[in-house]
Amino acid sequence: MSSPGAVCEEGQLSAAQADAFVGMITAFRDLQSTLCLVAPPPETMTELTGAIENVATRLKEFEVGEGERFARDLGMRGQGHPVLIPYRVTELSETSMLGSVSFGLANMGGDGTAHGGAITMLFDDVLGTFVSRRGQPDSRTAFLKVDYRNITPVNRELRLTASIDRIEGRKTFVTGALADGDVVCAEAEALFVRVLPPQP
Ligand SMILES: CCCCCCCC(=O)SCCNC(=O)CCNC(=O)[C@H](O)C(C)(C)COP(=O)(O)OP(=O)(O)OC[C@H]1O[C@@H](n2cnc3c(N)ncnc32)[C@H](O)[C@@H]1OP(=O)(O)O
Repeated sequence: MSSPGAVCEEGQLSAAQADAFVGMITAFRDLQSTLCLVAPPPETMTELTGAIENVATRLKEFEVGEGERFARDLGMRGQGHPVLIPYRVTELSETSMLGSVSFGLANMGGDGTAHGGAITMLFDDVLGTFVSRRGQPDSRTAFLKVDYRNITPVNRELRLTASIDRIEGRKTFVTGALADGDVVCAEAEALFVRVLPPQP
């Protein structure tokens, strides 16, 4: 599980806000993973559904506009968003990035391996964030191709790499890879295009 202290680099939130928010997201992720493991009786599920609904109702008191939402903060690297996969960046240059990631039980497809859609979502987020920082801000994914080379285990620290291969006008071409030791799990190739006003 991610350490709350590892986030908020380059983000807009204070350390206290980030720690508290990531703490809440971490508890939510634990709930998602636990849901994947259990087989409770109906009355228990009904009782717990009410408890979960109460949490959502309480949080709705704090709804804000898009630019003010903590889950959108760029410094959080997936850790501040309930659905994105949290990852850690360990080395960052102008054109390359090295990091690590561990898929949780909530990202599992079957047989202890990560869901292919979760892997694609990770690449979109990692490569998109990398492009926005080191390539061109305000870019969108035009295409994202993923090759699943080997199974991707869950609950295991994996190596994550990304590089900007070239920039042509508004276009940034990037590649990424996910590896378990020497075994390449998946590779990605993507194009991000910088949007022009008044494009949304
Ligand atoms: C910080 C946030 C981190 C999270 C990152 C998450 C990123 C995302 O998930 S974004 C959501 C998913 N993506 C989208 O919704 C994008 C939807 N598509 C669009 O908005 C537009 O099609 C967009 C912006 C990609 C391109 O449209 P537009 O601005 O009209 O560009 P357009 O003039 O057609 O093309 C520009 C260039 O890109 C090329 N291009 C565009 N799409 C493609 C494509 N799919 N394949 C290859 N080349 C393409 C064009 O050929 C053109 O090349 P050139 O300049 O050499 O002639």
